[in-house]
Amino acid sequence: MLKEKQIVKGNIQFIDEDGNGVFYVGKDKVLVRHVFEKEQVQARIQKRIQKGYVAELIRVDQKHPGRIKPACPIFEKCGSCHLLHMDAKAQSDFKKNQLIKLCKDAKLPLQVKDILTMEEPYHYRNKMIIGFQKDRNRHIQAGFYEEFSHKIIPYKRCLLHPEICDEIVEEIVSLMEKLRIEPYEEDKRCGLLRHVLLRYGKQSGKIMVVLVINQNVFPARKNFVNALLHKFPNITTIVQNVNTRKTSVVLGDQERVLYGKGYIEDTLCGLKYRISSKSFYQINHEQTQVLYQTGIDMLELTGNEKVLDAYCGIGTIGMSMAHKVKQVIGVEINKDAVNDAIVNAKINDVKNIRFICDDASAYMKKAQQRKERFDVVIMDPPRSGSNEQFLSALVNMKPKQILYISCNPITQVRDMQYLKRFGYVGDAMQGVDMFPNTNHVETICLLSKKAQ
Ligand SMILES: C[S@@+](CC[C@H](N)C(=O)[O-])C[C@H]1O[C@@H](n2cnc3c(N)ncnc32)[C@H](O)[C@@H]1O
Repeated sequence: MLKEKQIVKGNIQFIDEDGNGVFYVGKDKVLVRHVFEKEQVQARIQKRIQKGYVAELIRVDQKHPGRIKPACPIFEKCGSCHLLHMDAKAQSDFKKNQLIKLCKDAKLPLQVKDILTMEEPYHYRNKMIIGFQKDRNRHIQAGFYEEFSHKIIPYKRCLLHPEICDEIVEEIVSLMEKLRIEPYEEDKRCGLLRHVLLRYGKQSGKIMVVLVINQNVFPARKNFVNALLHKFPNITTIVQNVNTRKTSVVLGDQERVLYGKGYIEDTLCGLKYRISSKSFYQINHEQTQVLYQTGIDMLELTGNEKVLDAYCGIGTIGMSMAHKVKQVIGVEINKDAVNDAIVNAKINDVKNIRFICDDASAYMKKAQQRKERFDVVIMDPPRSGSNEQFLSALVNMKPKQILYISCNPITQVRDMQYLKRFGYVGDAMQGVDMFPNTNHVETICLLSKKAQ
């Protein structure tokens, strides 16, 4: 058994699915961040979690050639970036190798292609969630949650955020001090401002600010909103969201628009989109265009296809390919996203697309019962992946092509193993780096039914 603060040494055996380097001290498993496979390291034990001992890296004795000095002062503490210690090549090799291992372990004979990377892999996030706390001197700080804890790590500028968004956060902190707006304290369940969510329209430059508060009434509302708008004319809407629950979920159900339309607009792949606070929108604008184009290029389309866009969000994938097919039906569980999608089709005058608000699995079951057929099914589920109800209806529907897009290759591979049992296989897996400097990667696979 290892003790807190004990210094341990080891050779990193592998990097796990959460980006932790793993080594063993006897039978004890030690997890350490910001390392490469095969590096010789020294680390200080911090705490025990279910998977093993979490340790802080204190020294690397044998460095990997791709190791660089992280360009962020809070990299060691903040949980957002995992790979700032790797140069660009090392990052893309790391992500590709993780995918190769995953496919091999799952016995999926897919050729893993080189990751499609970003030239300028910084300031790409278009959605940010910030928490607040008071420091020892009772000054308010904005920050991110530390990994494996509920502690906030203060920050000033983040390499992944658009600069203007961090300037807005800085101004929010100074307004909180000035107007005596207390940050929410999770353990005591008191204070007013829980989080601020910012959405940034990369192409439009428009910004949405969502103030998540812990009660129905926002006392200094008018002064707060006016001061923020005065300083940042790019803010086109401000929304008050009420979340009084004891939960780590950021947004509550109730919303009130304090300024503007309650949504922002942006342009993606040449089409205009309206995006509400609760709707999903891919966080990396530039790479989303790469992802969608890659998907469209993988499909063999004749113009006569009936396409299902399952887990469609605000309709962006289906809309991007609607002009190449006969008809698209989008299915999405979030009603705000579906409302956005319906408006988005109208704004862009896309007439051959329809959206249905339903659980994708329930929709598939009903579609199967009425013997509805689709030539192409695009599926882009959340990180948890799809489920057996969806997948079994899918194989019974016998689409010619399934385009599976995922932000979590682990669940994607699991689902593709299921589909393989029913003859649906692919040739290649394409990774698109939607999340540079983190250990996440988006993947895309085209599956079709093998003649049996
Ligand atoms: C990864 S996002 C993909 C959205 C969209 N395809 C895009 O590229 O922007 C997954 C979407 O699935 C939706 N979703 C989650 N669970 C669902 C379910 N059971 N049925 C239908 N949609 C679901 C989420 O609300 C979210 O919009």
